[in-house]
Amino acid sequence: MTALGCIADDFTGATDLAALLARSGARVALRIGVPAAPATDTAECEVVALKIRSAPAAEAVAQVRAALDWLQAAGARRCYWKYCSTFDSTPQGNIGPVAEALMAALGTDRTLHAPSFPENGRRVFMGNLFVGRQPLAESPMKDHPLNPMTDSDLTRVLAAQSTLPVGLVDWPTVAAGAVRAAVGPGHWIGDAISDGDLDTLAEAVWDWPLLSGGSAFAGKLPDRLRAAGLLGAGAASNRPKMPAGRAIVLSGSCSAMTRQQVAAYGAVAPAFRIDPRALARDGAGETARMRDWLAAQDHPAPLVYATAEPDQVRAAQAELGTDRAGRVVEAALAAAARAARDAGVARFVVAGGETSGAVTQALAVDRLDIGAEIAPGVPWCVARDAAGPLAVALKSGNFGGPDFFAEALAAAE
Ligand SMILES: Nc1ncnc2c1ncn2[C@@H]1O[C@H](COP(=O)(O)OP(=O)(O)OP(=O)(O)O)[C@@H](O)[C@H]1O
Ligand SMILES: O=C(O)[C@@H](O)C(=O)CO
Repeated sequence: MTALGCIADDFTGATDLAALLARSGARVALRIGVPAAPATDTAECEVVALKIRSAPAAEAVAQVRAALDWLQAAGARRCYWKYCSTFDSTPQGNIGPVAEALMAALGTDRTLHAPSFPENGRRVFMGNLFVGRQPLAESPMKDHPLNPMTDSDLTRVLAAQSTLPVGLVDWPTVAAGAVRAAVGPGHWIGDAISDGDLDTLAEAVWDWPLLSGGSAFAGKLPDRLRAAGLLGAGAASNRPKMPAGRAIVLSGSCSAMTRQQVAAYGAVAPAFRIDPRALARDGAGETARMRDWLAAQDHPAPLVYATAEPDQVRAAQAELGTDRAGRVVEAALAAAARAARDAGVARFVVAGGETSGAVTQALAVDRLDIGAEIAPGVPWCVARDAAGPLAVALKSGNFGGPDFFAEALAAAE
């Protein structure tokens, strides 16, 4: 019986969430998309990974409703709406509309949003999100290819896309432990600059039918659900066994951290750069060139990347349009993943949420079991296809340190 049903707006976000839930020893399963089959063999925490971060609100809401139906059929009475710890969204974005649709479906009039992930440098103070020391709108997120973040004040960002009022549980209120008395109907942004603040928020609202935000806040729920008798005893024994075999690193993230990671790994492993403009001119030819290159590599883990500097991304987008530039890159990286799997590759390290969505769909896996965490929020996950087990590590754009790719490969041994 599932105690906590979670819906994530992208695939790296879903594995991040699953990793933080699994830290508690809870049994966690991750579904890629809404399963077609009714819920059987379910875990106590189920995560449905969607690919809706950039989807129009109506489309996102429809997919989320389907996911909630599946989770409720699995027994879930509580829901967690997971989006990015950098609140990736636009004024037309779907974080607010999805939260409101979930509130209606769950019969509640309120939710608390806590995107903070202090372990990864994301903190909310007085409603403003900081990435490391920088306000969100001055951080590298201002150059995001799909949803550049231009306002650090989350109450404003959320209000622009919501119909219900948006309030703030400010840090003095959190520090005073006065959260429960401060909240009522509507959306609430919860300040949290430390893990302890997230604990305080969770202690006050863990029993609400709908909570929202990043993985770190969700990670505070299993122990409280367990104390209320809603989760079984925690056990570290559910880690899946890593499959042996060759690897590939696929990067479509253009985040500041991924750019460093690609540079570091490209210096020690063979690397193939894909270029959206060349792909748009001759997709079949470029993809064939990439496949030939891959087939010629005898390195245990080559790199294929589209990762580029902001000015190069802007130039490609100006020529092709943002959507098309993203789509041709995603299609090429998906083709690389498929070619690698067909050639027997068993381990896939993927950088970028949209990219991870494209790659996992190309690999046609529908369930991931959550293994060891490589870096905070990035676990190895084990799946199965007709050829046997395979492992994927889906890295959010800004997660991990500069040597993440080599560390992931080492952690797989
Ligand atoms: N050189 C490029 N020019 C234009 N678009 C690109 C280029 N390289 C990658 N892209 C596109 O940019 C988008 C990057 O989004 P993705 O979600 O994969 O990474 P991210 O936003 O850094 O990761 P996360 O969502 O986990 O933070 C993808 O759609 C990708 O196809
Ligand atoms: O919350 C985060 O930062 C990540 O899980 C994510 O969603 C990036 O795609």
